[in-house]
Amino acid sequence: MSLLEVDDVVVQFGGVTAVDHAAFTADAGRITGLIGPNGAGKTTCFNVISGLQRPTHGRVLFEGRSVTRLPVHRRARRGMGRTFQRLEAFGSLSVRDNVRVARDIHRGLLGVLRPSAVDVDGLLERVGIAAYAGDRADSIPTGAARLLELARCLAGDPKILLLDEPSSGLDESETDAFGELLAELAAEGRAILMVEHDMDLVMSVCDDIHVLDFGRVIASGPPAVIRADREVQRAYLGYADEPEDHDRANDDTRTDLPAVETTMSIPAVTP
Ligand SMILES: Nc1ncnc2c1ncn2[C@@H]1O[C@H](COP(=O)(O)OP(=O)(O)OP(=O)(O)O)[C@@H](O)[C@H]1O
Repeated sequence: MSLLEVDDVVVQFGGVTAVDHAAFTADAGRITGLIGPNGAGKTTCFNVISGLQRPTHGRVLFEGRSVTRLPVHRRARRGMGRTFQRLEAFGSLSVRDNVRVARDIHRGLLGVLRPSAVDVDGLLERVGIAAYAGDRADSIPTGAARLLELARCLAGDPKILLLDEPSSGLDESETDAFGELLAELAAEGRAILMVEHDMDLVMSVCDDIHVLDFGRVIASGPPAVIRADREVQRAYLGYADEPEDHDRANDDTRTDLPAVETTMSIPAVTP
C-alpha cells in the first residue's frame, strides 16, 4: 500500500478541466517527481492532496484512508507537510522564530503542555541555513528563504513532504546539497512528492516520476523510462518523431523548461 494515493481525481474550474482523472501514488522512503509543462495541473493536484482544493471527482488516500474531505490542518496533523511556490515565512520574525512558530502551531495545545523534541537549531543546521538563524526572514537571500520553507515544513515532522518548486532560487551548489538532503530525508522513511522544473535535479534524485499534461497522467515510471517516453518528449518539446525540427520545438510557448532540452531531448544518433 502506498502512503499517498491520488485516485481518479478530476478538478474543473468552470469550463476548464485542470485535472483529468489523474491517478498516481507516492511511497514512504522514495522521492517522487510530479512534472509537466506549465498549466498541466501540478499545483492543482497539490492543492487537492493538501486540502486547499476540493476535487470535482475522485479521492485522496493517505495511509490507506480517505482524507478527501478533511480540512488542511487535519491532514497536516496526520503527517502531510507542504511548501509553496510563493514563500510563506513571516518576514518580520527571525529565521529561527519562523521555524519555532511552525513547530508550535503544528503541535497545537500539546506544544504548550510539553516541550517539543524538534530541535529548531538542529533543523536550521540540517537544511544549511544556520548562519541566518538570527536574521529577519525577509532579509535573507531567496535560496535561503526557500530552505527556510523546508525547515518550517520539517518542524512538523511530516510523513510526506509535498514540495512545490523547492529548488527555485537555489544556485548550483545549493541545489546539489538540496538533492543530498532530499535523499537523506527519504532514507529516514519519509515520502517526498515534488513538483519541480529543474529536470537535472528531478532526473538525478527521483525514484519515480509522474508526468502530467493537460491534467492527465501521460507517463509514470523511473527516470530512465520517463526520459525515453515519446509522449513525454512530445508534451515537453513539441516533437518526438522529427528530431531535426528541434528549432521549431524551441519556439513552443508551452515549453519554459530549458533544462529539459538538454536532459530529455532525443539522444543523438551515432553513425
Ligand atoms: N482557480 C482557478 N480558476 C480557474 N482556472 C484555474 C485555477 N487554478 C488553475 N486553473 C487552470 O487550471 C490549469 C492547471 O493549472 P495549474 O496551476 O494546476 O498548473 P501547473 O501545472 O501547476 O502550472 P505551472 O507549472 O505554471 O505552475 C491551468 O489551465 C490553469 O489556468
